[in-house]
Amino acid sequence: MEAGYLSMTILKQQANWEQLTKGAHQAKEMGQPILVSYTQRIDAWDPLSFFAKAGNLLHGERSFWSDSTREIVLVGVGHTLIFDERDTVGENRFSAVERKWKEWVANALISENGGPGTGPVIIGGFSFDPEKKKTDLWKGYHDASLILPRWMLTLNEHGRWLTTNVVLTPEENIAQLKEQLNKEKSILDEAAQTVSFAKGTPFVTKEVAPDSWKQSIGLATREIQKEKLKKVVLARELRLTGESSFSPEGTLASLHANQPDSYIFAIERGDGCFIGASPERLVKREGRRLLSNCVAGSTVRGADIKEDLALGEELLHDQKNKDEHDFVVQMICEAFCQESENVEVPDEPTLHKLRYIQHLFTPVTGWAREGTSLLSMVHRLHPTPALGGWPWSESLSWIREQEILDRGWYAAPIGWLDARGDGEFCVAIRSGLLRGAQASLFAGNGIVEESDPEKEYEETRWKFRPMLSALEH
Ligand SMILES: C=C(O[C@H]1C=CC=C(C(=O)O)[C@@H]1O)C(=O)O
Ligand SMILES: [Mg+2]
Repeated sequence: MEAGYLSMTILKQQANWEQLTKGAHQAKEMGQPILVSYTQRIDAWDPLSFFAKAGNLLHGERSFWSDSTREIVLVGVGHTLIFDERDTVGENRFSAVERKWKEWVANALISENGGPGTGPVIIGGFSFDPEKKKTDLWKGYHDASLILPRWMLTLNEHGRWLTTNVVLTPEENIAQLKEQLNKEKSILDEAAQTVSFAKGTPFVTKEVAPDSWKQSIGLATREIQKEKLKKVVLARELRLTGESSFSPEGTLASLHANQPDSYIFAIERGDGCFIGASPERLVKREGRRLLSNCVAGSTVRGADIKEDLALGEELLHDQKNKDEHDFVVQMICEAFCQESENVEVPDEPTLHKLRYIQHLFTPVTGWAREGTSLLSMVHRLHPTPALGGWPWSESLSWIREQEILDRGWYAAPIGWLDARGDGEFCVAIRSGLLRGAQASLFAGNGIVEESDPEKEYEETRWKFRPMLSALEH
């Protein structure tokens, strides 16, 4: 366990108000603000309805995150603290967020909680490449932006939980705060009722520069032949215009229902909502245990079982896809060997089948060394060659110069971190940014020497399907 994560005070479950009073005393004694976090069991709250209705309380600050097995679902509303890359001097954005988080956690009062994903949890993500020139498309989405929500609903193996996070200052008026919290809680109680989601708005789709994207594939393969690069991931964008505003709530509900083996996320910043269904874990930490998945190399799903099996078999033996996959396995294994012990990785990939696409899949696990944290692993791994390329910095520079789109948070780490240092990040692919009646969807492919522009173009079409069909819901 990381030093700093342990020093917080864990209180036995007790009346919330007592905890606030204790926190106020502590803030006064220490002469500094104190984070107080308490978790209570909540019955029958539906996370999608909660996300939808909580918009009435605090619009623009909602987060939804579910792992691919639905073991942990988190819905954050409002903000108590914001962690971003500002004030970072001489450190990277991942360690800056971690340092600031540990500082708050060190003096926090935290009620004994309901297991994974409860208690104070920061949730959010990072941009793909802080060095890429920014455009207005991603306004509100910083290079690092994780939020400690005011209210967070957690679903885990032990049940459903509501965590309340507040920061108490030495001057805090506790009576007023209690009143305010009670008011908010009663609005959220209403949010617990199940809602049904309206049909999506009709929309027109514009492909952004598909021909120059295909040309860039040719350019990339020539760079690879010249051995300047070995692999590079090139992405393209679809711009959608709706007849009326797109619905983040309905889109999220549709992704959740129709993409069962994917991470489901929605991160709101002001009037924007970045949303998606990603099949790819970047890294998870449970105590000292670290887990990552290599997901790269793709084919379409078959029309029937026979065709599907044949396509899967072909993928498992296809050299071009195996090459795409191997760069990812090598890089992740190397990072794990440096940062952890007892690394385990199977010799051959298996198949990860999603609704519209199947991938080559290799899990990697290890036991974190002293000093290796979840965010230090995110820093170490991002971007893997499933999103960036190989060699690491050459492929990133190439993307920065050649790709015409602003990736923003697409293909970047999105996830959560708790007060113990546990948490999980996936990579934000199969995703789109919704803003009113405008949406941008993103899909990219690993380009290797044998890549063919038309086939790669076809592959991006499979990758757009989850978001396109969710928007049609
Ligand atoms: C970059 C994306 O997918 C990556 C993940 C799995 C398979 C991939 C591929 O086969 O090209 C990509 O590396 C995307 O969906 O936008
Ligand atoms: Mg591919």
